Amino acid sequence: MKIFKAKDYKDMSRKAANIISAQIIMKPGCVLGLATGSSPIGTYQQLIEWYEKGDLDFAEVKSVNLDEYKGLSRDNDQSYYYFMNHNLFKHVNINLDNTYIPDGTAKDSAAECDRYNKVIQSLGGVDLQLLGLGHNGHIGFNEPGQAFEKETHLVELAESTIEANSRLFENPDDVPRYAYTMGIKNIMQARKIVVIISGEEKAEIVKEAFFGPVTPQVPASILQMHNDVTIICDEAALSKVDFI
Ligand SMILES: O=P(O)(O)OC[C@H]1O[C@](O)(CO)[C@@H](O)[C@@H]1O
Repeated sequence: MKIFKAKDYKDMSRKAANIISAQIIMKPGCVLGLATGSSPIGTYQQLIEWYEKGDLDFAEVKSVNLDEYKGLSRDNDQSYYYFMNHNLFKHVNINLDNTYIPDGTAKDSAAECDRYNKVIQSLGGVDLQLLGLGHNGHIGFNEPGQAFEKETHLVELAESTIEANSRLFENPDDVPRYAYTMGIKNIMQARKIVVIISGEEKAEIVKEAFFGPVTPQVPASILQMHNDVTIICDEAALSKVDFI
């Protein structure tokens, strides 16, 4: 596990974008595991900037997203499909046929989870997985207490997650209660993992997840067992860890 201290959100985003760029340059047809939320927006903006300058080419890149709210369609502006399109895909030359996100409108949840696992397999697995960290230690939407060995599944969101994400919805009651998420097993099978974390409100969970015991109560703690994890925190997110 490598931990880098970034000055601030912008510096964190730049460092993460550099690692993703290197991945695309080294393997133009790589499979990127992508995340949503506030954490990766700056990283995507940096990638777009480098693409616009002609320094990056997404023509052969494939992507699989971590998660999607159950019940939201692609054109709902709170869906993660909409987020990815708005924050990255429509700004670069990625082929949308090579981008994958769970289908929030699927009628049969079990079949959708099975389909999504097969998508990941058919792509040959994820080369680089980008992750944010939830306030309660979730990665993707793997909430505290769930088994580490799960693959893509439907999850009932924790109250704290619903509350944290309600900032993005007009009405807190609109936040979906269920979501599809890649499981910890899928995440741990990625060949390389980059975690980006910003802000003082994440400082406590950073300490617990990466310097505490490995436990399903703190899903991100399992990342300590992966052999290629890079964690990029800004100074505020690292403020409770005094030895870095
Ligand atoms: O980056 P944020 O908005 O703090 O969210 C943390 C994590 O929680 C989620 O929103 C739930 O999947 C992730 O997309 C994100 O990485």
